[in-house]
Amino acid sequence: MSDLLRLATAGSVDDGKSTLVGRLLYDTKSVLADTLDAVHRASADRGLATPDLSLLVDGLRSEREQGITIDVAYRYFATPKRSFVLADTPGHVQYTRNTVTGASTAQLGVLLVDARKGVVEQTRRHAAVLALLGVPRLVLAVNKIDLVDYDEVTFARIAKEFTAHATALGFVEDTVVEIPVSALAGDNVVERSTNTPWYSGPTLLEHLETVPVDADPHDAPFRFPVQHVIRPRTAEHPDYRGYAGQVAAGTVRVGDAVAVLPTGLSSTVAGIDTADGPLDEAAAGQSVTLLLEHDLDISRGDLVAGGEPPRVTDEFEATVCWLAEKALTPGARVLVKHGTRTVQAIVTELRNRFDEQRLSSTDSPDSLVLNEIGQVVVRTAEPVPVDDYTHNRRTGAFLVIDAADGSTLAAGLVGAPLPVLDGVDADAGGGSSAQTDSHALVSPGP
Ligand SMILES: Nc1nc2c(ncn2[C@@H]2O[C@H](COP(=O)(O)OP(=O)(O)OP(=O)(O)O)[C@@H](O)[C@H]2O)c(=O)[nH]1
Repeated sequence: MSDLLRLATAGSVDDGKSTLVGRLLYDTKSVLADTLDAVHRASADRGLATPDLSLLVDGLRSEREQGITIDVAYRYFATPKRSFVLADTPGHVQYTRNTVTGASTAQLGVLLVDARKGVVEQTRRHAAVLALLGVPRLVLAVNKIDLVDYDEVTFARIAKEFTAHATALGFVEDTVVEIPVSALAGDNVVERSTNTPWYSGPTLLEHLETVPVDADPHDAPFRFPVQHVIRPRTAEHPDYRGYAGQVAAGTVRVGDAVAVLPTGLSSTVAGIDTADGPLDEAAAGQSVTLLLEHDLDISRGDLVAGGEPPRVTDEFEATVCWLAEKALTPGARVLVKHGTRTVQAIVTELRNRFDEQRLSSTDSPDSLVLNEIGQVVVRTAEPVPVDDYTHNRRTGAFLVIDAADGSTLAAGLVGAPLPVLDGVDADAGGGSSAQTDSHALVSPGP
């Protein structure tokens, strides 16, 4: 069993996400004593009888929100069974953008609903975005169960409705779990609750500790976007030339054959340097400097790749999640940021627009507006090495940037990982064709 799980949370404003994350940190004793003292003091100052655990999360968040474009905080906590990296995304208006950013590497998504409201529009949208991003597993935390008097019938109704929606999106049955919780009171978050005797499933933490973890990015082919070329030209090292960057996917060892893209030149890894000394091997997430045997013409933005190489192309299909106030129309001139390379591009075609409420799509729409998801064709001014998102969630993703002001317009996924869902009735839980078509979306990939 893997000892690390990457998870992302999503919920509408006030569903209790901060309280739930705070409760997880608190009950797993992942909070420093001085932070906890501050929370106790602030809660007492506000006249609260119990500590407001959302302060553990929101207290930090307000500082981060100022002037930061894409706002995702990664929190780390651990139990004796497993470590967790939680992408914590605020639930305000820009929810889709934050969800996309936070969830693109997650192995499990925790969606929250308020038990009084049940499955709402944003729940459906979040589930669709998580499916699109290839997040293989979902938990629906039916929160504030205390406010519906721990009612079994209410929980069962919400769970049934959510399962139907998730199934229509292509999630297979045992990858979706619903849990009745009260983040405020602590019911079924870490400790099993005596208030829900009718619930026999795991608590949220028990589930997180035992759920199978699907393919790790370390298993994918090696991908290394070059951030800087290091050429000190000192008397001591007159010939040193290293390529600095972060391993985006896979693993590299000294002696491995690699290709440099888009040029297609090939070489062999002669060394892996770090600030702490040389390594024999480096894996996804590590920042290193690669040394190659041949003196090649490599610059920032190039990709060093091992294994099955990515395709080098100046035109590709993609699914985009549009994140800007101004609409996307065919012919839009934009910048595409992929790895460490930014290129000029045109969105030549809008193929369709996905309606995640009705699980249907519209062909050849005139535009995509804020938070809409659709398939497009992108033509770049120069060839770029791209992986399909379904094969590599890291190197298959890109950002669309406004050429005029540098703001983020969209998150893009190379390939067309959007299910063909036309004709599926969301309430009916989806037809078999939709399940087959979209199944690839939620498979763990290579
Ligand atoms: N009764 C009850 N109240 C809860 C529960 N969970 C959260 N709340 C309350 O609901 C309100 C919203 O909780 P937050 O944790 O701030 O909600 P949020 O979803 O994180 O909101 P944002 O961070 O603003 O997106 C607060 O007043 C919480 O105390 C619960 O399980 N039961």
